[in-house]
Amino acid sequence: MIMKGRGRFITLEGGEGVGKSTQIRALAAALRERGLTVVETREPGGSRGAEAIRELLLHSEGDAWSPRAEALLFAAARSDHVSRVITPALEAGQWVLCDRFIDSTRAYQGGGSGLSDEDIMTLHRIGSEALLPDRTLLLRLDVDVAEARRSARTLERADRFEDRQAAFHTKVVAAFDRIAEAEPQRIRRIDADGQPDEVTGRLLAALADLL
Ligand SMILES: Nc1ncnc2c1ncn2[C@@H]1O[C@H](COP(=O)(O)OP(=O)(O)O)[C@@H](O)[C@H]1O
Ligand SMILES: Cc1cn([C@H]2C[C@H](O)[C@@H](COP(=O)(O)OP(=O)(O)O)O2)c(=O)[nH]c1=O
Repeated sequence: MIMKGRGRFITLEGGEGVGKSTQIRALAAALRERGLTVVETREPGGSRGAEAIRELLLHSEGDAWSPRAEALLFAAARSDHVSRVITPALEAGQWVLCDRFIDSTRAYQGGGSGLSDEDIMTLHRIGSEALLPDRTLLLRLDVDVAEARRSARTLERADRFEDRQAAFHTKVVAAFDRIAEAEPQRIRRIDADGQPDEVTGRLLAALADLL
């Protein structure tokens, strides 16, 4: 019997409104055209339990959670998502494309809210056996362009994170850059400006060695 290899785990990261959801869809379509089986998922959420935690995280009133409680909730949601969705798909030889993962916790709860990277990675080890993506694509976009894109989608509910001040988001973006600098093999920085299909082309180029 021919054994199917393990699938690839790819994450998209970046600040709000940089085009992650748009690009996940386009990238999944491009990979399916190459004959791959692709699972599209997102965090927080992606499994039933994790989606329930997502509601608590994103739509509770005001300062409902301290930064530490928040980090634990993200870790709990991720644990359920990894064990019920991500790992089984990878073991079945599928590609998993995930909109946000551990680097978002490192950037938002670490860079933004001040938790140490060591503590965040400890939670990740306990919750998800320290699973890391095979490749992380960090979408980078000028904050003003991202803001303009976001304000164009007026019908959506703003969540607790989008409501935070510009200073918080500046710290998040800086943290993403620091994380990417420290792990150049796993994390590739991608210019998210331009037409969606140009951006998709850049993402595919950054996966070429895995295809
Ligand atoms: N390359 C692009 N150029 C212009 N607008 C874009 C581009 N990619 C996405 N958008 C629009 O910007 C908004 C935010 O994109 P989205 O994919 O939801 O970002 P994210 O998931 O990172 O928050 C959406 O309204 C989307 O249609
Ligand atoms: C996964 C994750 C998300 N977040 C935040 C980032 C986003 O503001 C929010 C997720 O909301 P979402 O609606 O998915 O935002 P976006 O469209 O920008 O991806 O949760 C964290 O703070 N930590 C995390 O670990």
